[in-house]
Amino acid sequence: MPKTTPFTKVKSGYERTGIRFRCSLQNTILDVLRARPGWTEVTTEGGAWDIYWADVWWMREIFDRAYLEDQMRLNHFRNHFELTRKNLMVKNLKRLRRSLEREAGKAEAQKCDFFPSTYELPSEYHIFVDEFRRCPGTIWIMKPIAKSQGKGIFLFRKLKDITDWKRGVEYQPPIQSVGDGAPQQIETYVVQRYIENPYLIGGRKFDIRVYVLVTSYSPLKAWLYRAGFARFANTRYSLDSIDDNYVHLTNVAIQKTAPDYDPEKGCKWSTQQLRQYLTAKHGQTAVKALFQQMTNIFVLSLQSCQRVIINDKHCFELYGYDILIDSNLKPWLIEINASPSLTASSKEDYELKFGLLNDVLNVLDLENKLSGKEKRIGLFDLMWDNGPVVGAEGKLEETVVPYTSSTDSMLGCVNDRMDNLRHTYETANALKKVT
Ligand SMILES: Nc1ncnc2c1ncn2[C@@H]1O[C@H](COP(=O)(O)OP(=O)(O)OP(=O)(O)O)[C@@H](O)[C@H]1O
Repeated sequence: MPKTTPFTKVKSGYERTGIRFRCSLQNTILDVLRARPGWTEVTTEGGAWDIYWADVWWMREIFDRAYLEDQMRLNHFRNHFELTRKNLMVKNLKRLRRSLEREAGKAEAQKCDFFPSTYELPSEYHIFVDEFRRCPGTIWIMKPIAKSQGKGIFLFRKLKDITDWKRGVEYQPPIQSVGDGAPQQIETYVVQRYIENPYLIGGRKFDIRVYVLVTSYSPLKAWLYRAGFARFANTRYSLDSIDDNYVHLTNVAIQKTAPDYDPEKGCKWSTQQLRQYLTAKHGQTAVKALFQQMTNIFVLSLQSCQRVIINDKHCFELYGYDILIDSNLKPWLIEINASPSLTASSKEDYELKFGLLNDVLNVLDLENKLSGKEKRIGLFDLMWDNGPVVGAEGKLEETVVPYTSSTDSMLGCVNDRMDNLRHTYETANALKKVT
């Protein structure tokens, strides 16, 4: 019998019972942990636990001096920021692209061309200025590396538009930020080529949130969740108003402050609804290729930091990928979040996040119920298991996910605000043909 207790003998062997959990967050994850049959919450500081849904502060301050018993599981890797800090993600991706080019040639390296040209500021300011001058008329987007929810982001066309920022950096002494634990200076930004031709639905820009679970970096083992959602901007897209965040930034935190935002509708579609729409407009082959390219992004980005991340058998990570599709149906990686929002914005959102987190716990299998050979657990598909998993590619677009009520209500969300009625009518008709 395994050493750790308590275990209960069942037909198939031994199942662990009486799992003890701790949780730093007060949102859906706490509900999910509390709903697990037989699991008990540990609230006392220093109390023994089997799984801890910790915040990044705990990882930075406590992890290094914590003694972890074999069975204990934690929801972050120690240096998770290697993939989830905007500047470090790009650094790791650029390194992977260079090494692919060296070892396998240009064509192979081109597989990494899924992130827009990006430079870290102020350290790469001069390289950026060279690139800026090479591409006159291009729009760029400035993003502070340690902030989220669209805070501090702005678009610009002229170098003089960032002189205020530049002046601030020149006169500010380097300060070590607490942030998420990676060393940094407070004013570090990334400047990135703005994707000027996003795919529009109902004249609105959107991005897609996809969940990927990593249970090991060495060897790499990653699971792709079938359900996700698209987040729409509230205002019609135009390049005339590059200062308008409601047009250009699709973060819910920004959009929900729009004067005509409707919290009931929330302007989210499930990935499944998006797939139906795209299939109606472009056909199955094109949409399949799009979702396969997205799988490629997930795998290559994880591989880019595989050697850098401190692998630890106690740790797992649930990533929230933000993907933007352009008008040529090419997916772009915008960002990867280590702490994707688990706070629900509507009933459907709650159901999605509850199911997602419950499936994360099922994959982790603290109860010792699974054989370890499963390729599908709940809505998670094993995407990479020290190599590609046969049949895993493109799963994201294949499954019907019971997320929101109907295709009609999905169209309602965006169409309510559409001015172009002819386009709406054609879209609805096309959808009827495929549903
Ligand atoms: N290169 C880009 N081209 C076009 N749009 C972009 C680009 N980068 C960011 N955006 C838009 O800005 C939004 C915010 O960007 P990003 O996700 O990088 O910032 P954030 O503040 O860290 O957001 P989050 O709250 O998701 O962490 C994106 O959702 C997207 O709509």
